[in-house]
Amino acid sequence: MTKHKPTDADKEIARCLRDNASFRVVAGAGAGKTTSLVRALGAIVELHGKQMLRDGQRAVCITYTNRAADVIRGRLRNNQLFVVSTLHSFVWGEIGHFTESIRKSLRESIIPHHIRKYQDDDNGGKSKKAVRARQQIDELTRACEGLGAVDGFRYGVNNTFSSYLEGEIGHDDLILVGANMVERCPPLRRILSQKYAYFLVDEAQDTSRHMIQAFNTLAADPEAPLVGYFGDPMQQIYDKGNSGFPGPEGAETITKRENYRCAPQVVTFLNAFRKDVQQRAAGENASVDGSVEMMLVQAESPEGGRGRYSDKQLERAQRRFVEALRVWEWENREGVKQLYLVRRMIARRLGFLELHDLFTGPLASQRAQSEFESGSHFLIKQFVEPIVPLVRARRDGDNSTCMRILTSRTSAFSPDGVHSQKSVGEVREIGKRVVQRLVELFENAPLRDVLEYCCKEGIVAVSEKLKNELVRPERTDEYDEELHREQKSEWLADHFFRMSGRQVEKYCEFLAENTPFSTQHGVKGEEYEDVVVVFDDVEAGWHNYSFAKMLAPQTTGEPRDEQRERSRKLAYVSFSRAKRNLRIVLFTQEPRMAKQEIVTQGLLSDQQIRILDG
Ligand SMILES: Nc1ncnc2c1ncn2[C@@H]1O[C@H](COP(=O)(O)OP(=O)(O)OP(=O)(O)O)[C@@H](O)[C@H]1O
Repeated sequence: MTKHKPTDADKEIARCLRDNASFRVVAGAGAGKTTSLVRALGAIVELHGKQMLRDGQRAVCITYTNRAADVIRGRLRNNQLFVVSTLHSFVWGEIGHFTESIRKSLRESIIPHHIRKYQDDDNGGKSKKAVRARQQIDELTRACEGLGAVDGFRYGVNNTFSSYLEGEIGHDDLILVGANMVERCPPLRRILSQKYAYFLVDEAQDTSRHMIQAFNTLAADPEAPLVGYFGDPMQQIYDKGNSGFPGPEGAETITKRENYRCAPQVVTFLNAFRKDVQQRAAGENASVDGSVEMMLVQAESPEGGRGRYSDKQLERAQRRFVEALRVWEWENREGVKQLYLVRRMIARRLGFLELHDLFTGPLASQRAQSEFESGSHFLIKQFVEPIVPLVRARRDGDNSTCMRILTSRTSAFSPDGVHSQKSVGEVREIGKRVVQRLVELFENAPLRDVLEYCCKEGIVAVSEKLKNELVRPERTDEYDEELHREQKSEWLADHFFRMSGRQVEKYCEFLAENTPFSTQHGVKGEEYEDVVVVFDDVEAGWHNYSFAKMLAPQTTGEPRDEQRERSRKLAYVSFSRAKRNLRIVLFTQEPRMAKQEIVTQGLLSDQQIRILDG
């Protein structure tokens, strides 16, 4: 199940499992928490597997992402004793069919809770915030009153926000409803306790505090399941988490001091950055020769208004970054992962800034933005699959992949599609011709023409929504927030239809993780040989964070407390992804003073820091 020898922590976990005691494993980055979790699941089978089979019980393993769930399922060889799932899928699987309880929870707890929050924002005045709060309160009150007419509820997998009257529950509400039902419904707790003997939760520091509380309530009942949390308070990078993740009463805390991921040079830096946990390089990584270096780049004073860089300055900052890579001789190095705070920085570098700005700007609702981020927006999803993969396969001259995509992902070429009565040779010829024309349009025509062609040839399944946008007359009047708020999606669609394929192609590459770029939040739980972490507070423009202030407060100014905490945690997560070599690029207005301050703090030595002057 895992190839590694059990550590002291693994033995303590096995003891807890034998003694039926809940526990929390707390350890720094690369300590092998996920590995210990997989080993704990193995110990559960060994110790209690037979009894669980007899009692029809299973063990639940909650992961933070679908990808992590896949990795763990693979390592467990899909053993049926385990349910490995993200929190959202698990919760929906358990509560989704209790329509009346969901309705009650929404009506009595969740929606009133949201209303109270907006009431705090409403000071009765005319500020944007107060006006918006009142609109939201009205909307939520209407939703609460109309809930009785909703037939059933579904989970909007790709939506952060709920549409109550359409029966759709978004991500955030799903967890609130689930936790609320566990807390308030003893019968649900009894059902869960009968079905599941163990709940192991990975990345517990970023698991909703409401859900951790609910698991603890569950574990306090008689005949309760055992809970085990695995996490690191310093790696809590989402505000909804619970950095301390307290266990149920009497839970044991198990700590790990090893770091099995990073080269000793990286571990030394992590220990200097974070004093509460002192790790040692403990596995094969202990003999790896790695390095940590920082480049302090002279930043320009922003000239773009509202504290932002102008376009010219952005170009220059990008060139400076490339110079920094050149100094390290990393310019053409393969496989380096570059980590940025915000997607916009990546969109600019990859070439889909216009698309990014459209879907995060005034024409996009919050829902449109979150669907854009997941690739599920109705305007974009057909590009993610199948259009861009088809275009790329054709360009690579890979006809068999083209045919595979056509036959498996499009209606026209499916076994019961319009070409089903034709011979294999004929279908292949049609496929070739259609994809060739698609590539020509994709490269030269606006996206509207590409979509219309794909609809005509049956390459994409046309939703009513998409059809409506394509057939209505184009909006020619200028968008006015006051007049057109309700129809703003039409301006969004028209702008999108005028764009070029290149924007969408780059976006799809990023979504498919086929680029060296990632957001710093996006690399949680991952590891890479060589990592460059890029900090430019001005370009990022996200005031929740200030890395220059966090790293050199005397030079740059003291950050606000939450700014310091958020920046520290995200920086720690980013730094600790590097297995061998870590490079940090920090844009600062005072590189010399910052260097002095960083060296004085003992974070890095004089030799590890270079300055790139303007
Ligand atoms: N006991 C061990 N011996 C050797 N290597 C190990 C051991 N445990 C884990 N590893 C390796 O160390 C690396 C980090 O492990 P893992 O991802 O489980 O750590 P983690 O604590 O979950 O990290 P993080 O919190 O930083 O995401 C992986 O490459 C894993 O294969």
